[in-house]
Amino acid sequence: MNSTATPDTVTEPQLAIDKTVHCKDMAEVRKHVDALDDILVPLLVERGGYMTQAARIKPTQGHVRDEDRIEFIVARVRARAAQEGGQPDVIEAIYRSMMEAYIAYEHKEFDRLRDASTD
Ligand SMILES: C=C(O[C@@H]1C=C(C(=O)O)C=C[C@H]1O)C(=O)O
Repeated sequence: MNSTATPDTVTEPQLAIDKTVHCKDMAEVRKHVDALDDILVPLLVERGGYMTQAARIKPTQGHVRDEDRIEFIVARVRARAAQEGGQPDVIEAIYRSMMEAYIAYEHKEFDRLRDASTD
């Protein structure tokens, strides 16, 4: 520590561009984006599985959308994005849109699970 109580080594977050491999053309950029999507999609599918579980556990359709939980997630992922050297506003937009899609899916899953149980 120095006299102003600032840590001697302040670790700045790595910038998004510093996480990438330098590309010479768009084909290379797209190859890397496709490779990342191959990681992201299975994770999003797995996340969707928890929406099915939420649909099973929640007592009514009125419980599917939970505004407090949405705002908690947004605050959490914004902080995480900043920590990673990313853009909190971009991550927030992605998350809000993703959660809307999952809420619609959860509504459908809620009905599907209950319809099936009356067969
Ligand atoms: C899964 C839930 O249901 C909804 C879906 C959310 C999500 O995609 O993370 C968040 C809040 C809810 O409106 C939940 O309540 O946690």
